[in-house]
Amino acid sequence: MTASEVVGDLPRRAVVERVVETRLPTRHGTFRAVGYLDRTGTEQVALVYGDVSPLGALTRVHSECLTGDVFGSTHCECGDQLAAALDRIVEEGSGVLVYVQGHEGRGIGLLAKLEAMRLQQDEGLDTVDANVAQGLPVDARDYHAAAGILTDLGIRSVRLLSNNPKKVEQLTRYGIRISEQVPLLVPPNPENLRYLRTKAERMAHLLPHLDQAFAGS
Ligand SMILES: Nc1nc2c(ncn2[C@@H]2O[C@H](COP(=O)(O)OP(=O)(O)OP(=O)(O)O)[C@@H](O)[C@H]2O)c(=O)[nH]1
Ligand SMILES: [Zn+2]
Repeated sequence: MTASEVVGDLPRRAVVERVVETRLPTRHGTFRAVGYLDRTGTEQVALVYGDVSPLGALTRVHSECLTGDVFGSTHCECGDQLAAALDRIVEEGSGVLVYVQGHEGRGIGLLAKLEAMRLQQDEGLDTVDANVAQGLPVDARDYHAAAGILTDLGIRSVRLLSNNPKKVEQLTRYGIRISEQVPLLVPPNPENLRYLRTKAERMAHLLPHLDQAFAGS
């Protein structure tokens, strides 16, 4: 990537192309779905609710997770976070959720994520080492397209619904100012306690609500 392509350094040419917009009624509320193509040719979508402020918009940048978001897997907390984020945005009266395709499995893809889950179940590895054991990065996600979408929507700073400081760093790198990191905590379950503990201990995720759950584990 050349310097002129980095949004945060200089937004000289579009990093995403806005292709389509439509009303999207959901069980959470009625959003505007805005569809994009990013530079890799990947289809992306943002759900926009209400009149979004350019400064301090309540925003969720959600990494795709087929197993959690669609199948309701309890291995991770993605599905619950997705629903909670949409509810929070509707309660707030405005906000945006960018659903990032290409982020599956923290960027390693669906099949490698399934293998990582198998390694956690069968070999006792944690979620970090299960990527490393496959010769893959712990986190391969790129936030260029997500930042480009927010910029296209006229958003300059966000209150980011996330527990992950690295997400804040990455969006900042691409020119999105984070005015506040808003916790997006959902109740843990017996299937994901260890997984969440690893995220807190090895990936610096801010998950203070686990302390109480760990006391009993
Ligand atoms: N490699 C791998 N990816 C996983 C695993 N479990 C969930 N994921 C993926 O992790 C991604 C979500 O990343 P997380 O680290 O859970 O959370 P985050 O999005 O960085 O942080 P928050 O904004 O706080 O939700 C999704 O794309 C999931 O598919 C796993 O065991 N291994
Ligand atoms: Zn998940």
